[in-house]
Amino acid sequence: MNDETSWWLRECLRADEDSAAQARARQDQLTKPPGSLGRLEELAVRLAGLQRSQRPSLQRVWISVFAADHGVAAEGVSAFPQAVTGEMLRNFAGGGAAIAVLARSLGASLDVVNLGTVNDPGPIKGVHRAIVAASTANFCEAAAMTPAQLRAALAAGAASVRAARDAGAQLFVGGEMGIANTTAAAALASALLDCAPARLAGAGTGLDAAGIAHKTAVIERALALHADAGSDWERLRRLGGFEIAALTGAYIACAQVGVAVLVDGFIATVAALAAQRLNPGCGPWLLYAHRSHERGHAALLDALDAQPLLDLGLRLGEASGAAVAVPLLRLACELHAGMATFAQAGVSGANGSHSDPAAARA
Ligand SMILES: O=C(O)c1ccc[n+]([C@@H]2O[C@H](COP(=O)([O-])O)[C@@H](O)[C@H]2O)c1
Ligand SMILES: Cc1cc2nc[nH]c2cc1C
Repeated sequence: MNDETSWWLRECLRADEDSAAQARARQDQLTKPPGSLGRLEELAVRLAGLQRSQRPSLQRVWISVFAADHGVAAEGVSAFPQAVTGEMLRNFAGGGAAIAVLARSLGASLDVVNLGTVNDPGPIKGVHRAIVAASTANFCEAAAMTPAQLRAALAAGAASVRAARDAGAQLFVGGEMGIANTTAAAALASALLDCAPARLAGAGTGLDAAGIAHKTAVIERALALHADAGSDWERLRRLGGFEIAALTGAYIACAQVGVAVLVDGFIATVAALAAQRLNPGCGPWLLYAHRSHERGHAALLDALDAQPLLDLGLRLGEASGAAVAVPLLRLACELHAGMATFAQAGVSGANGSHSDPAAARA
């Protein structure tokens, strides 16, 4: 691999410590007992550092949903047929999918990317085609992706981030759609964390206990086949999927160009883990939106030392959990920017000190 093809190894930007320190100081001057807005304060301070601004803002939110099919679907690991991945593309573009409703409500840009679906709907207005192949290979029999396919999928994620940045996005939200991708995500996370698949394999779209046991056995077979994978890049190539790799590439690219990220559910979090393994500098750019109902997500978040914002029992994917958390982040920014300081409002501080509002305005 030369420098051009391994762009994902390039250095990530760092949060701006001055902006974060100034935001912290401002929080402590706002008319509330210091710390009383809890994690909303921390979020505003963190976003200040990431946006290099004392007054972070989330008016311009960009959502990319990456869709792709998985060869391992042939093992009967999902409650739904593979055709749904392609069918949902039309629903994303047509405005009827959950993420389409949420994006409209948030006033967010929605970028839908078809990376390869067996039931390919062809060109659809509002769906960007970045076809890698109709599907990954069944990783119980072979590597899911060729090296060129993995590079193409990573690059597709980075291309969405370039479009987001060019549109002035202040937050990147990544989502995925792919029947059987909880099997790929659980297999990849098991390999990356050296963790038993039984801890990470869950119901996905709705398997029963017998279905989950079968899915676990399928992952165990795949892990045995790919036990000789010698690097995390190789684990991603052999066990991942096009949409998982696109999210991985997108998260790294966000950290390289300086756009904060809100990570969605189980599959997106596995992509975030892969991104940090490929380029550890991207970690500080990733905020975690919610704890999915999918078994294994809690363990994964613990392994990443991530504290998600919400726990609503969601397990849809599509970036829906992250979209639901955006208003919370917006409120954190609005409180930070809009509240009066003790001096401005003439309210006494903690030690009884009283400020003159006229002097504060001067
Ligand atoms: O985001 C999550 O936590 C999540 C948990 C369970 C299922 N999903 C979605 O369901 C699909 C994968 O489920 P499955 O059962 O086909 O592996 C895929 O399109 C995901 O977006 C998503
Ligand atoms: C209908 C449907 C919608 C989805 N959105 C994300 N994953 C999904 C899986 C199914 C089955």
